[in-house]
Amino acid sequence: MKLNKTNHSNHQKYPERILQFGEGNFLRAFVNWMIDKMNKECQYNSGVVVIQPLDNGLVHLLNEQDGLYTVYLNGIKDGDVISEHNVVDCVTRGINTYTDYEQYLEVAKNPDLKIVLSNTTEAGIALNEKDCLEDRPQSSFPGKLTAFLYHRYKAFNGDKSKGLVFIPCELIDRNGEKLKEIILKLAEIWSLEDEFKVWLQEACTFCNSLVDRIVPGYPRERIEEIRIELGYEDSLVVEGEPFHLWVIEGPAWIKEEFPAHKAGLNVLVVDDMTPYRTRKVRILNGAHTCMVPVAYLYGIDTVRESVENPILGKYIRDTIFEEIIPTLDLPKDELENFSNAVIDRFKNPFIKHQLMSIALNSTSKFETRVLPSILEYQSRKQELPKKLVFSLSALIAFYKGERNNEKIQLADDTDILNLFKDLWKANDGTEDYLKHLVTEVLGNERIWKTDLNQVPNLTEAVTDYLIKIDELGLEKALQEVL
Ligand SMILES: NC(=O)c1ccc[n+]([C@@H]2O[C@H](COP(=O)([O-])OP(=O)(O)OC[C@H]3O[C@@H](n4cnc5c(N)ncnc54)[C@H](O)[C@@H]3O)[C@@H](O)[C@H]2O)c1
Ligand SMILES: O=P(O)(O)OC[C@@H](O)[C@@H](O)[C@H](O)[C@H](O)CO
Repeated sequence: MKLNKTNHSNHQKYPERILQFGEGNFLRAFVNWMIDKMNKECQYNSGVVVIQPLDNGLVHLLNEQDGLYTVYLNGIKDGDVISEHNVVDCVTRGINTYTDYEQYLEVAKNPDLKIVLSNTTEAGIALNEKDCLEDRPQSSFPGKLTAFLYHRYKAFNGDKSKGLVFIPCELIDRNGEKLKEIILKLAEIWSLEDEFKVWLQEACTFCNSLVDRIVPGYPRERIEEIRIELGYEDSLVVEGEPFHLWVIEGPAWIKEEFPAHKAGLNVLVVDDMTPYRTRKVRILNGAHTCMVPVAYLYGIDTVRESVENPILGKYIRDTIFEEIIPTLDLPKDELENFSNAVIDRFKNPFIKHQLMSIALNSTSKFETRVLPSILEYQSRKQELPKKLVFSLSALIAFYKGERNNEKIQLADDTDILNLFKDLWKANDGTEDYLKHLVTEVLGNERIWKTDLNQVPNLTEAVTDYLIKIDELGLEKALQEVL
């Protein structure tokens, strides 16, 4: 039996008040899970129209299931083991703009619409100057959204009460401001009237936001067991941890528009989200990103096995406590509490978080999530943080693309993959060559936005560790750092 509204008895129909770009695992297990809870526990009474931002996607599966799907939350909460699941029913329908563009524009005329959510990965909030108003659809997410907003503006003759609130979830800094900037830029490129720009500025509210929940996604390995437990088939089951935090930087009235606190959700509306973002990106995402090459080359595949391994666990813990925390400005006990909680979350016995899924685009993640800690540590202490530097050497070794004579499925920008491929291909096994390789990588300003060879002693330190990793293997090389 397939999950759909015919066989799901409690299915509700909510008015469409929310437009959502993205149908991915994260949004389904985080924001849609929250809206579902708000509908059921505090009469939020809001449905979500999901827009598929890319040509390929999952909205056909969402529609086949009448927008229904199951969220599993597995982990430890306040010391107790929890494993709960529920059917989320806030999604009213999914629209593929590549096949149903007119239907998409029709949504713009809905007077009830109030909030726009998105998660289109770090790649999604980007300007594509080739997008045009007449395209069906525009290729970029901001392009599609600008066309939508212009139709709304026109449909309501510039009525300011029909403005929208934007809360993007993409993990880029100041996501709402970036989105607004691109929309305004497109309005200019498309020569749209000044009154529309005024409407965007005055009737619409763009919030920045920071999301936090580990969502490994579809539980491929357990799906048969889950199907039997549920008694129905669901192609969109999504698994996440119980922990959730959403920090929204915006005016206090957002709490009335999106009253998540009434459902007991951990959603904070704040004036400045910077400290939360820095803490999360540097500690949680930073630890993920720097553990990937080290633990994977060590021979381990998942986050939990990495933190529970005595050597790697110590490496990860020491990296966070000795090298990341000292670069942050929040009170030490707050940072330590957060870090301990993160380590517990990494140990979640129910979640198999593959290192290789985190490894996607590791170079750009290293630049945004780990490099700032290295540079800040160097600037504060006039010495290099050894374990973070070791991770950089391991990253370079990881991009050789081999583990125990097996190919690593690297996933990154093609230019970056080619850079490493060419550099490793020319390796003649000498220490001089490895120094040259490191110098080339650290000097690549496309990756690092700066020449890292200028950081005192960094080239030498990265080379020394890389030579050790190359000669002794990662396991032995790591023991030397510890
Ligand atoms: N999975 C997690 O634990 C987690 C936690 C917090 C934040 N995130 C963030 O969420 C993002 C998505 O994660 P997910 O697990 O939902 O992935 P997913 O692959 O399930 O979904 C990705 C979504 O992004 C869209 N997308 C991808 N590239 C795009 C582009 N260039 N333009 C427009 N849309 C694009 C896809 O259409 C899809 O809707 C990640 O990049 C990450 O930054 C993930
Ligand atoms: O989702 P990514 O690929 O940008 O990063 C991988 C993980 O670090 C990330 O998904 C975390 O699990 C998440 O940010 C926790 O909130």
